[in-house]
Amino acid sequence: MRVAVNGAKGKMGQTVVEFVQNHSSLELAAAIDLGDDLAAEVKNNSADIVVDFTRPEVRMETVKSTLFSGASAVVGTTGFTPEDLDTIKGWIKETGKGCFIAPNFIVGNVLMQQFAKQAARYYEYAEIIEYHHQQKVDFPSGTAVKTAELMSEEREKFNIGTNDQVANIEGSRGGDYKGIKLHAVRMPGFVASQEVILGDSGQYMTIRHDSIERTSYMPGILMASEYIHDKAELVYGLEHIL
Ligand SMILES: NC(=O)C1=CN([C@@H]2O[C@H](COP(=O)(O)OP(=O)(O)OC[C@H]3O[C@@H](n4cnc5c(N)ncnc54)[C@H](O)[C@@H]3O)[C@@H](O)[C@H]2O)C=CC1
Ligand SMILES: O=C(O)C1=N[C@H](C(=O)O)C[C@H](O)C1
Repeated sequence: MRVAVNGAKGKMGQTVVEFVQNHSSLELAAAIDLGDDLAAEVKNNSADIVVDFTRPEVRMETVKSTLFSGASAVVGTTGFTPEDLDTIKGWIKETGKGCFIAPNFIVGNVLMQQFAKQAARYYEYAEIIEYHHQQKVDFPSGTAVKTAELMSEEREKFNIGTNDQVANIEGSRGGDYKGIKLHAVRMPGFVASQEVILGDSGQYMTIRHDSIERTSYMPGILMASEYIHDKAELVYGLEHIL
């Protein structure tokens, strides 16, 4: 499978390039970054797949350019909205090429998300704390948002009983998604970690996953690439192929 990497000079992109170069069933078709012509690189190098780890603000133009250039898209870049996904479904119908988007490509992290979803049925209180390196541009993480979305499928509203009345410092309770509080820690030393804390009368439970090297994402990226390369469909979340 011929793989073009978009965002190839980035933290994730460099890791993907090295992974592709060392994998027996993959060929590096192109290493693309800011200022390069994605469509031309895809066509001139006969890329089957574009693996994208760029920036949230260019996520849609990247997917469109990939699909209309004749390649399938495997996208790790965060920030996709439900409206984005509806638009992408239309592009897939037009091009016959597939798109696989995952807020997190680590199987262990996706299991954490699923565990939190299951637990959400039984706990009325929940907060998510995500921890990333200081260079991360977006907050909270796409993983935290996806986790909150999954948990909210099991319970309409969380933290109804909290008594937040006096804000000594505005914003101290973090972000809010249907009552779930979300907190983003940015600190050198972290790659990507997340805790989901669920509580109820007399107890709390913490579900945590830590990524300490970006190689942890590679098996999931390979799984997604092998799945989507010959399918004209949209997949949002690695859990759908586990
Ligand atoms: N889904 C997942 O499992 C993961 C997702 N991510 C997400 O991937 C994205 C990238 O993360 P990092 O690699 O840490 O960022 P980074 O900033 O290290 O790398 C981004 C790269 O994209 C390039 N770039 C920016 N605009 C571009 C454009 N228009 N065309 C081509 N290249 C462009 C930059 O020059 C840079 O080399 C972020 O949204 C992050 O949240 C990161 C890790 C895992
Ligand atoms: O920017 C990162 O590093 C990561 N971003 C993704 C996210 O926003 O969820 C995935 C992982 O947390 C690493």
